[in-house]
Amino acid sequence: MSTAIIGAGVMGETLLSGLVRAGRRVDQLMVGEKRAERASELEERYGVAVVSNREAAAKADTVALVVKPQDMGDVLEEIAPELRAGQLVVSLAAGITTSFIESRVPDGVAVVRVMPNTPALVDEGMAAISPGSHCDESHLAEVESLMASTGKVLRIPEKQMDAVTAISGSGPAYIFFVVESMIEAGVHLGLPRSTATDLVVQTLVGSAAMLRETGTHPVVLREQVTSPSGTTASALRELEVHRVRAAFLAAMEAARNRSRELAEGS
Ligand SMILES: NC(=O)C1=CN([C@@H]2O[C@H](COP(=O)(O)OP(=O)(O)OC[C@H]3O[C@@H](n4cnc5c(N)ncnc54)[C@H](OP(=O)(O)O)[C@@H]3O)[C@@H](O)[C@H]2O)C=CC1
Ligand SMILES: O=C(O)[C@@H]1CCC=N1
Repeated sequence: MSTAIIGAGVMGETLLSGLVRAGRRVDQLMVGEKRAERASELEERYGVAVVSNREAAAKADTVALVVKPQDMGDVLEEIAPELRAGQLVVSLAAGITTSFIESRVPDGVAVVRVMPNTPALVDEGMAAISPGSHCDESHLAEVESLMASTGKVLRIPEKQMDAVTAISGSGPAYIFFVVESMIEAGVHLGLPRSTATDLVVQTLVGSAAMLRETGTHPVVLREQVTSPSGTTASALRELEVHRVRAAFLAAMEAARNRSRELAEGS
C-alpha cells in the first residue's frame, strides 16, 4: 500500500519519519511539498520521492493531508481531479471536518480525520481518529496502523475532535510552557540553568511514568507529594490563588473554540 504525504512541515515530517522508522518501504512513500528547498531537504534526509500534489494523489492508495487548515480548500481543489473511488484520504488538520473533505472529493473516496501530536517524533504520540461517512473497518484499520507506528491511537466520534485537538493536539505546547516556567523559576531561585533544566525534565519524565505505569489517579499522586504543612502545600496554595486551574480550563476552551472556527475557514 503506497502512502502520500501532502504538506511536509512539522507534522508532515513527523508522520513521514515515523513511517520510515516503522519500516515502511521508502519506495511506497511519496511527498507533495510546494517549496523546492524543503523538497530537496526531505529527499536527502529520507530518500523519499517528492512529487507534485497531483501526482501524489494520482499514485497513492492513501493520501495524508498535512497542510494548514486554511490551505485545505485549495489543496483539495487541486487534487480532486486525480482522486478515484477506493482511495483513502486522511486529514491531520485541526478543525477540518470529514464532510468538508467528502464534499470536495469524488464519490467512493473514503475519508478519515486524525488529530495527532508532536511526541510522535519519539514514538510517544497520541492520535485520535474518526471515520467519515464512507469508511469501513479496513479504512480505520489502515489509519490505525499508520498512526500506531508513532504512538497510541484512539477511535473517537468526530463530534469530540475539537475538544481532542484542544487537549492532546495542542497539549504538548502547554506542557512545554509549564516546563519552561519551572526552569525560569529555578533560575530565579539561584540554580544554574543547566541544573534547573535537568531537574525539571527528569521530574516531568518521572511523573509521566508514574501516571502511566501505576494508573493511579493524579489527585492521589499529588497528595503523596504534599506533606502536612510542607513546601508543596505552600506552592499549591499559590497556584490556586493565581487561578492556574481556571486558566487551564479557559485555555483549552479557547483552543476548542479556535478549532471550531478553523472549520469555518477563518
Ligand atoms: N504542529 C502540530 O503540533 C500539529 C499540527 N496539526 C495539523 O497539521 C497541519 C500542518 O501543521 P504544521 O505541520 O504545524 O504546519 P507547517 O506550516 O509546519 O506545515 C504545513 C506544510 O504544508 C506546506 N504546504 C502549504 N500549502 C501546500 C500545498 N498547496 N501543497 C503542498 N504543501 C503545502 C507548507 O509549505 P510552506 O511552508 O512552503 O507554506 C508547510 O511545509 C495543520 O493542519 C495542523 O492543524 C495537527 C496536530 C498537531
Ligand atoms: O496549533 C495548531 O493549530 C495545531 C493543531 C494542534 C496543534 N497544533
